[in-house]
Amino acid sequence: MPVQSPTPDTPAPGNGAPTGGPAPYDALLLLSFGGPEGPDDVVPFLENVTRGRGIPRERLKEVGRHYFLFGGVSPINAQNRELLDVLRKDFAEHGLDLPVYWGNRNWAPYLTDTLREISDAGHRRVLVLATSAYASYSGCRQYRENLAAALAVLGEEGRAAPRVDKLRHYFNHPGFVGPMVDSTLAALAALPPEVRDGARLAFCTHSIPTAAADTSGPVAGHGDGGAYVAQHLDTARVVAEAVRAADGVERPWELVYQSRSGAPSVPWLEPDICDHLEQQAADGAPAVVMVPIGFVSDHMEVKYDLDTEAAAKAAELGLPVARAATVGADPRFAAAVRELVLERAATEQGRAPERCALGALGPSHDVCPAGCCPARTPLPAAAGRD
Ligand SMILES: CC1=C(CCC(=O)O)c2cc3nc(cc4[nH]c(cc5[nH]c(cc1n2)c(C)c5CCC(=O)O)c(CCC(=O)O)c4C)C(CCC(=O)O)=C3C
Ligand SMILES: [Fe+2]
Repeated sequence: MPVQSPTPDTPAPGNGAPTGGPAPYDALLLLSFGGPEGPDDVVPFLENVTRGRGIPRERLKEVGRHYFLFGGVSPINAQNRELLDVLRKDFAEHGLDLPVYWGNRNWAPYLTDTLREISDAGHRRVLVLATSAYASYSGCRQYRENLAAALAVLGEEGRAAPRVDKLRHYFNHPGFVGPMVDSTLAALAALPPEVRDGARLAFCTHSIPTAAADTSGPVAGHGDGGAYVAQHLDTARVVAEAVRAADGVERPWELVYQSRSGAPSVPWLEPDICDHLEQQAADGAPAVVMVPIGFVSDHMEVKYDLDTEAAAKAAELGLPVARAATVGADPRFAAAVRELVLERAATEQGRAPERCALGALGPSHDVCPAGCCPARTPLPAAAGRD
């Protein structure tokens, strides 16, 4: 059943959007994780990702195996190319004159190369869309650190380094939540009819060290798990309520984690999805729908950790499962990005645009405050107060 808007009193993307041009911005940069495009890329990619991060050798071998199972190709690059296409199409259809570039943190096209291109094209104010919707060191500050490092390289080369700003976190934007509601309903519809109403919802996201979660975002008022957990719980609640409103069935739901790495002695967010599935089977749950709200596209963490590993666990348990699609290149997400661009441009112009958000937390900050999502070892970061 299609859902136009997750809650009836909230305008769908497209209504009430700020109008006007994108000034002062002259380019949008899609900034993503990057992934290998063939078997020879896998090891150098993993070296890029894990440089200085203390990930055990065994874990790296294991993750390399995940990529090799898929021919050494991560799905993430094709998904970003699709997103670029829908963004450019949406902007063109709505008369938004803003070139869209793409750069990655860990694989080609590399962020530094893209920023060179942006600089050489004469662009001086760039807005950044990261393919990560929530606050955390890994999902926000690390992107900002990589931006600062790339801009520093441009400076050393004598190029003009553009000023970069980052779009606010969009985890609670209707254009992010709406597609997840529809995909959850589609996943429910894919379950055998006799277990559909009894199915439980497992909202999945990347586990991170509890110490990183506790200090994520502007910490004030969030308690254990910081902004990272609070934001995910907010999105999960909105999706669960919209699904109930759409099909009239109240289903138990929980926020669970996946893709843990790092040393076993370091506490990370739990429960893990596989342990959760075991628990659900033991509780007599008739079925589980996995809803990966933590991710923007069906990349490797979704294709391997959920569709391969967690699905195998469920099969072993005899527990029917289905997995909801991520937003990917949904046109509603592209429209949301356009709205966020115009909203931020309006703010920079000194106006006070409407700032669309669902849930209880309200729209996120535009500029990360000092100390937001601190690193273990402080490094320069762009697009924030520090
Ligand atoms: C919060 C978060 C997101 C979501 C936000 C966002 O999207 O940014 C995310 C996304 C992703 N993570 C990805 C891949 C990897 N992440 C790793 C390692 C780590 N991730 C972490 C966190 C996150 N990761 C953390 C705390 C580590 C430990 C090391 C460290 O402290 O830095 C490793 C090393 C091996 C391992 O340990 O698993 C790999 C290969 C890919 C690409 C998938 C593809 O190829 O399709 C994507 C989208
Ligand atoms: Fe990761």
